[in-house]
Amino acid sequence: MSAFAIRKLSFSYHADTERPGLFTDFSLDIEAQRVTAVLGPNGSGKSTILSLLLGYLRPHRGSIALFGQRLEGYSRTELGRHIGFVSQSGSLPFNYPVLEYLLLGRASRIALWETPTRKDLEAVKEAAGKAGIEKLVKRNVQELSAGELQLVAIARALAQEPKILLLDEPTSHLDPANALLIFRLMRRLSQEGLTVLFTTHDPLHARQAAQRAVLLKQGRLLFSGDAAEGLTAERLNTLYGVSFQEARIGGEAFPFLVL
Ligand SMILES: Nc1ncnc2c1ncn2[C@@H]1O[C@H](COP(=O)(O)OP(=O)(O)OP(=O)(O)O)[C@@H](O)[C@H]1O
Repeated sequence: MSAFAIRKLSFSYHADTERPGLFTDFSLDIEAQRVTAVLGPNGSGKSTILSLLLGYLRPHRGSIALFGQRLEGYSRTELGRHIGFVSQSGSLPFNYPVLEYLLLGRASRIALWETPTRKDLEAVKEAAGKAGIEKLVKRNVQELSAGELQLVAIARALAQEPKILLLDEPTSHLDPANALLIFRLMRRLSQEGLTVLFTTHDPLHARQAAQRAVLLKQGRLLFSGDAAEGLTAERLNTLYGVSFQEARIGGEAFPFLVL
């Protein structure tokens, strides 16, 4: 079953000019309850796809369905309950305490002027535990390192209790141990029924963490399917125009960049 079904989508940031659009007649299915990695060179359209799936950007032609219903049919609050989003990390404008920042993840479940309930606080605590940031909850967000902030942002999205988790380069600032924690978490969440979609520049991370892979080149789909099938040295050579080789570990092939 598809969590997202993109059909014949066209999108351009420059619709009012003659410049060719980023996506033309683009179709893609994101399988539910799986971890999918989206890869492609800089500027190939990965973040734009996430913005389209979140409803932040609208297709100029074609459609996007979420669990079989067109995205426009969902209210902002409904989308907030369905989809958790972790953007590429950046600095935050306010110096929230981490606990309050995590509670922002509950925004679509707390009515205006209501205070968080015990259930909200429990969801935040559980999310902090999953992302391994319990020791950070008393700190302020502007005091955190880039990697700590990335883990906190993941916890905030989990506190939302979404059905789908979209993550834009979620491990770009993480050390190997924390990256592994997030990969394992993504796998476990998919086993628990969540659909996880993340972008990455690291084919090895994609191969290790994801069951499915989507390869994008200049807004075109080079591959969509099983990660082990898609992330071959040959395809990655075509995708990035540099040389990859495969190393066999435990009977499986993993792609490595050749210097
Ligand atoms: N707000 C915008 N206005 C105009 N053009 C944009 C805008 N955002 C992105 N683009 C362009 O759209 C294309 C796709 O950008 P996008 O950010 O989706 O790529 P990406 O694959 O996520 O790149 P990266 O790996 O560098 O993060 C790029 O050519 C980019 O310059």
